[in-house]
Amino acid sequence: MSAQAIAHSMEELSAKALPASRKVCADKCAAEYRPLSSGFVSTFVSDWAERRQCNLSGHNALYARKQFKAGEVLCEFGWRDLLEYPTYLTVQTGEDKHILLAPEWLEHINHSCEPNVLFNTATFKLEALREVQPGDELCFFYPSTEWAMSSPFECKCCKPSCLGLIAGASQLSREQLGARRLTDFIANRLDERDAGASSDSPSNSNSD
Ligand SMILES: C[S@@+](CC[C@H](N)C(=O)[O-])C[C@H]1O[C@@H](n2cnc3c(N)ncnc32)[C@H](O)[C@@H]1O
Repeated sequence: MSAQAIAHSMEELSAKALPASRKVCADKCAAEYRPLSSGFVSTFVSDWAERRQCNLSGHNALYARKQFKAGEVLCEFGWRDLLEYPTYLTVQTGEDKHILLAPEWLEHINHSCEPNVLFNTATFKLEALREVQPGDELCFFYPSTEWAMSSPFECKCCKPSCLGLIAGASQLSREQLGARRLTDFIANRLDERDAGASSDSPSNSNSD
């Protein structure tokens, strides 16, 4: 189906998808960047994804139009440009390697501390981390790909495990990262960091 824009009313919105708990969250903190209040314009960007743009803030988010099982691939991704430095739009694929995503609309995927997708930068596939239903917002955990973000922000995902300030994996402890899936690049960087930290610790230094 070709891309088409549909204006949704507030009534349609609340009747459609938001469970009561999410509605409270949306009312409390989403107006600034999430297109869940004041209505939104929806654009079908593919047969499985829809971009919603908030009428009030102009911020975008990407929503699923299809069901995906955990582990399923939503799409392959590539890059329009490769930068040596991060921007708020880039995804890190290696040391000094930051891509501007292709297709471009993938950059509307917001961060959540309880993500449902992962940009796997080893395979260049966008993977579902758990079951995704049509109408679910697609979110990834930004520190799963980003070591040191150019534009840290205070997270508004409103999830129970929300970490607050999101600045990249370099700013998070193992405990904070928990069991979240990370790219191979970030997992390796953490191993290097923690190996460096333990060899620096006084208990490991030979003072004899
Ligand atoms: C690549 S953009 C994501 C899409 C963006 N919302 C848009 O309008 O196109 C990344 C920016 O979105 C905002 N953002 C994404 N997830 C967020 C979250 N959970 N809490 C607060 N801001 C978020 C931050 O400003 C971040 O720098």
